[in-house]
Amino acid sequence: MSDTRLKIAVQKSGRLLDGSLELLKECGIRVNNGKDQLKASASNYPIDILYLRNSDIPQYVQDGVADIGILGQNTLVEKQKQIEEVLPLGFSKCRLSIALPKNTPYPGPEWLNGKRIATSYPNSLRQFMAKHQIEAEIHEISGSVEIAPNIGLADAICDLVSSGSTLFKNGLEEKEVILKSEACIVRNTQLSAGKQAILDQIVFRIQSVLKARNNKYILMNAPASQTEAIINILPGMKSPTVMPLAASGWNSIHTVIDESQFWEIIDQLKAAGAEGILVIPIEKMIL
Ligand SMILES: Nc1ncnc2c1ncn2[C@@H]1O[C@H](COP(=O)(O)OP(=O)(O)OP(=O)(O)O)[C@@H](O)[C@H]1O
Ligand SMILES: O=P(O)(O)OC[C@H]1O[C@H](OP(=O)(O)OP(=O)(O)O)[C@H](O)[C@@H]1O
Ligand SMILES: [Mg+2]
Repeated sequence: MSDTRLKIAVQKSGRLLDGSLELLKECGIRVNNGKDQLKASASNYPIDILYLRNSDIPQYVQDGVADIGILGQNTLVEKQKQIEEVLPLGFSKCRLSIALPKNTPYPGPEWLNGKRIATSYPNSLRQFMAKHQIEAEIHEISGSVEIAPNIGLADAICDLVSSGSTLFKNGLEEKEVILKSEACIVRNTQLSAGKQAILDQIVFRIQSVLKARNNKYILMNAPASQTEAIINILPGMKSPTVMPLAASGWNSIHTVIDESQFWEIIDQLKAAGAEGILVIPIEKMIL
């Protein structure tokens, strides 16, 4: 058996760590995680985990120190390294936006001409400015960007926004979304065939986990006379399963649907006579 191991870079601490470890766990990858250990090995899978600063991951993956990494798409855009996105992961969703002090009249991006903009994302901001032919002064700071306008350091900011509460607390309003981001897997562009094969297996597992997260197994009881009407309401994967109950004239109907669809059809199901509706999480989904 080959002794090839895939090195995966994960954020050491911060916004991406929990989601990254949770995903590996749900993929059945057991990590022996000594606290403060910067490298760990999976006990049941040929991968090693390197715990790094998020902002360093693109460089390490480009250089092959790590083979793949989990980082925000915003960091991928900002760092401009020769690495490839393999798969979006659906967590740590946020956007990179321009915000100004509340109630500032804002006709459009041209307002930014000649202004000072504070940001930790100078390259992404420069791309936006070039696209809109804006000349502005960029003040690069590494954190607490939202405070810059209040202390007279800048007229506007360009920073990550999720709930918007940091902007709100600092009296700022979002005006332009430069890019949308979520966590993703990136890879070195020259993986060996052995490492690529391990990555392909991981990607397959992750896709099964992500698909399962968005879907629910639902089951309900209904009078036999209503079964067809209920089947017509259900969007389901394929044809639902229908089983007779011990009580005559009743069926149990089972199917898998997208969670968001469930809320859209629940009233129709009840109106059509469905009772005892159960919604059950799915752990893995292989299609
Ligand atoms: N408020 C937020 N909501 C959702 N995702 C976010 C939020 N802030 C940041 N992120 C995402 O998480 C990533 C890591 O952010 P975090 O603040 O933990 O680390 P960092 O300060 O960028 O990096 P480092 O690990 O180098 O210190 C960001 O690049 C972004 O993709
Ligand atoms: O819209 P919100 O939900 O309020 O999130 C946005 C804030 O989250 C991030 O900072 P973080 O908390 O990661 O702090 P940091 O500056 O130390 O990275 C980002 O830089 C914003 O400040
Ligand atoms: Mg942050």
